[in-house]
Amino acid sequence: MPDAFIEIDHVTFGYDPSRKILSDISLRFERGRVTAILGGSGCGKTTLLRLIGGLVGATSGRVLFDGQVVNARDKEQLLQMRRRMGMLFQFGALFTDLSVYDNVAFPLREHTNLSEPLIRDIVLMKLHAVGLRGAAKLKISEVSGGMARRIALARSIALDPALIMYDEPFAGLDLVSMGVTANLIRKLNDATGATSLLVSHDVAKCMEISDYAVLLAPGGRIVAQGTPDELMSSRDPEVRQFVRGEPDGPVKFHYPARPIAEEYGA
Ligand SMILES: Nc1ncnc2c1ncn2[C@@H]1O[C@H](COP(=O)(O)OP(=O)(O)OP(=O)(O)O)[C@@H](O)[C@H]1O
Repeated sequence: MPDAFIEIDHVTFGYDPSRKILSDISLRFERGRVTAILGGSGCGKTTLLRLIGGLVGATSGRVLFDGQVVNARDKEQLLQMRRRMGMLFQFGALFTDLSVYDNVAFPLREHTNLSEPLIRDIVLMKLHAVGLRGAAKLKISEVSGGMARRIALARSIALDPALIMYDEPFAGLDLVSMGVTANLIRKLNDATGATSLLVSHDVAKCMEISDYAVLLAPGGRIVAQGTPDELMSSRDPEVRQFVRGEPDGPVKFHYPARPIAEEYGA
């Protein structure tokens, strides 16, 4: 059995007890891999990342992080674990009144007792990794959307996380910035020996940089999982519809409705 860094073991979860978002799902995310979590809107991709980060707790089942059960109620344990996680969440805001440098230094100042000269070396190294060492002195209000994403990336790897979770890292980026960000995700994973989870609607970009992909459907049902090649060549109509972006297939374009003739009283 391959070495799972994250294990989702028969997890059920709903924000509201009457509506399950994830229902008895089991998944393993292997160490050192980039895994893409794909699926239509609202099928629970972000929720899965939130469960792994302990931001919400499973109703039943277990989430294991490096062999340890994530317990959303144990604040001390969560703090320890989160130091080993980098989370780049949707709309993960940078501090607009701080410089690029101070944004990346923030987690180091907050979570470590490192001296300022050491923090300086780390910040410059992280900014160098995302190609923005030269932008250290700029204010966030002076940088473009693509640069802001890379700064957030530098900040999320400041503490050398063992797990990096990305939620919609490509949203709102132009094609060039998207390519740069995608390459960085892959490069950072490999250079740091981290494990990466990537939630995105951009199937093509995800397939390019991931080692493995999981496709979810509403209710958190796992439709398919495998290497990008396996998913792209799948004959399952649901998988094909999703990875090829076909407008109609097992997932219908039309929300269920009465026949149109009936609607107009014909
Ligand atoms: N804090 C919350 N409280 C209540 N319901 C929520 C909360 N966050 C998300 N939901 C609901 O849970 C479901 C799954 O949301 P989630 O954000 O995990 O889906 P997703 O697959 O990441 O969607 P998207 O691709 O649109 O970001 C949605 O129906 C959403 O409305």
